Amino acid sequence: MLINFKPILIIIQILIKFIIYHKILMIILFYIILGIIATILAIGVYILVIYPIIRFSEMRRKYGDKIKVYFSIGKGIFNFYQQDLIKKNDSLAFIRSMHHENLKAFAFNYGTKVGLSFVEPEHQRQLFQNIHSFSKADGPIAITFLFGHSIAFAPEKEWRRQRQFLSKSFHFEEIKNYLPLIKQSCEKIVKKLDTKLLQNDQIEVKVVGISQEVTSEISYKIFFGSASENQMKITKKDGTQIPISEEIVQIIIDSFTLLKTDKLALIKWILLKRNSVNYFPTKGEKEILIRLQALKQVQIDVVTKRNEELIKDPSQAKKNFLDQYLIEMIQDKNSGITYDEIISNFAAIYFAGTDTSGNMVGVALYYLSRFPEIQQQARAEIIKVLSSKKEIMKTEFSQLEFEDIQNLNFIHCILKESLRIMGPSISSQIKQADHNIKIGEFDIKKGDLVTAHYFYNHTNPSVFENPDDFKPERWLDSNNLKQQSNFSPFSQGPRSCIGQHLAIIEGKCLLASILLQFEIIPNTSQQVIRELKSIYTFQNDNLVFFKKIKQINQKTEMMI
Ligand code: HEM
Repeated sequence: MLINFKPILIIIQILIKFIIYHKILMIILFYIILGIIATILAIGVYILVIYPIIRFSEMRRKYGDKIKVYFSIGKGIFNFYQQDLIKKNDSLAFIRSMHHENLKAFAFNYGTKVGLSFVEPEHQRQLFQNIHSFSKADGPIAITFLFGHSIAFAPEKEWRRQRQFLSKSFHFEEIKNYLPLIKQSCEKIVKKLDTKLLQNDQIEVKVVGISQEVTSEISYKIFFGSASENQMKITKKDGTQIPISEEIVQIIIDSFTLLKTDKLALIKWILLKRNSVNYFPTKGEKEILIRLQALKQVQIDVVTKRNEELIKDPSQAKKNFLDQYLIEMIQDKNSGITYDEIISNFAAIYFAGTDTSGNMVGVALYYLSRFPEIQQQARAEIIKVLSSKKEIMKTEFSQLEFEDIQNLNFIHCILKESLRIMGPSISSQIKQADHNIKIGEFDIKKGDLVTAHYFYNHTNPSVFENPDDFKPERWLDSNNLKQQSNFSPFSQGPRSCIGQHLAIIEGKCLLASILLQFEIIPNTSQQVIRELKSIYTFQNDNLVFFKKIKQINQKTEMMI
């Protein structure tokens, strides 16, 4: 039998050609992929390493010892903060010990950008005066969603209108109207602590925790007032309910965590920033979006209901931010105010005002426990202010009036010293230059980052003698201009903190209410760790004990 091998040979030939051809294709494909990876790596190395190094060596040549460079791939100066936290229990230890006369700015990198953090007050002033040449960098989704329409993120024209409107409510004289609710919140926490002290001689207290409990309630109430007597609640997946303020904080934390754990979300965010969730949203992004929508809906319902009530009877309007917004909307159809703006400003004011003010009081409580003589002097001041009243119950906190608060001068010095030694905001928010600009002798290129470093100045020994010592009395001399010009815990210029008077009044009231009732004793068993998180604060804040002061009159005699 004759077998025809030809077709078989042809098939084998075709197969071999196919394999060879595809192998070549595979090889070509392999080199293309390799090329792409190498290009991406090269671009990555260039923008993350070579570009910052070139820019820093240029800066060194130009500015010499006027700058100090903090370079670390990706996270820049933030890596230095992290290292000092681990090594020295204080994220800012290296800043405390690096002052020198000529230094004008830190040069730092962050991601693919380089930037300057100014320390010289004159440069900081120029920066704040030109603040609208710089725009705020995008944060994770929750930041844009929650604060996007607020005063904190609005573009210049929009910001001007919002700032003008909100300034009325934050005016010193206007804050008078909020005093009853500020006092109410202070009395509530004192009562809570008092109850705990019925069973114990002394109790361990979280200095920042209890202060933030009070400032959180105040921020909520000044905004929503009686529109929602009890805090609005969000129902979680497991059926439990939490206040909206807690959910705001939690979503922000979760959306930062998402960028660390979800690589696709991170890459999309780097490339597309605020638009990243609009393309191929990941499971994590979808979950956060659903929570953000739910949070918004709860607030929209309350705002809509209140708006309907006020349309029917505007005379019902109370002194709170929500009613002020709605009345303006009702009376001026061209006001430009929207529900989105109202809700966004609640989130911004809540977020900007709660942790910061609570931390200021927490730091004060910690230092008052360490320095009993300062504590006594502060207590004596309150008792003296209250004693000038005619009422029989003269040393009751409830007697404190707005005018008395202005007379609590030493307590004001304590708060200023707390903001100096460990203020919650160590620098202004990092911003990006919209065009080339000069700040003093420094050339800023379009796209560069800028910030003002307050903490460097607050701990500068040539301005504040023995800067690591807690000395409220340094603030008694209001003519010390060098101190004043180097002190900016609330920032400066047109975009400085709108809530600064409110923060000081909250702080004075809370300290007064606590000092009248409790002796503050240090908890020496707890290690003090100062960490830079979203604010500069204590890592573990159970740093004091409270002990009830038994006899107020006895105390008066003892103190004055
Ligand atoms: C001790 C307490 C506080 C500190 C240290 C503090 C600090 C600051 C700083 C440094 C800025 C400027 C941020 C930037 O660089 O852009 C700022 C802005 C702001 N703060 Fe405060 N703050 C405090 C309390 C408050 C309170 C109680 C509120 C409101 C209830 C508030 C609301 C705001 C708002 C809305 C802005 C943005 C202003 C604008 O962009 O025009 N802050 N704060």
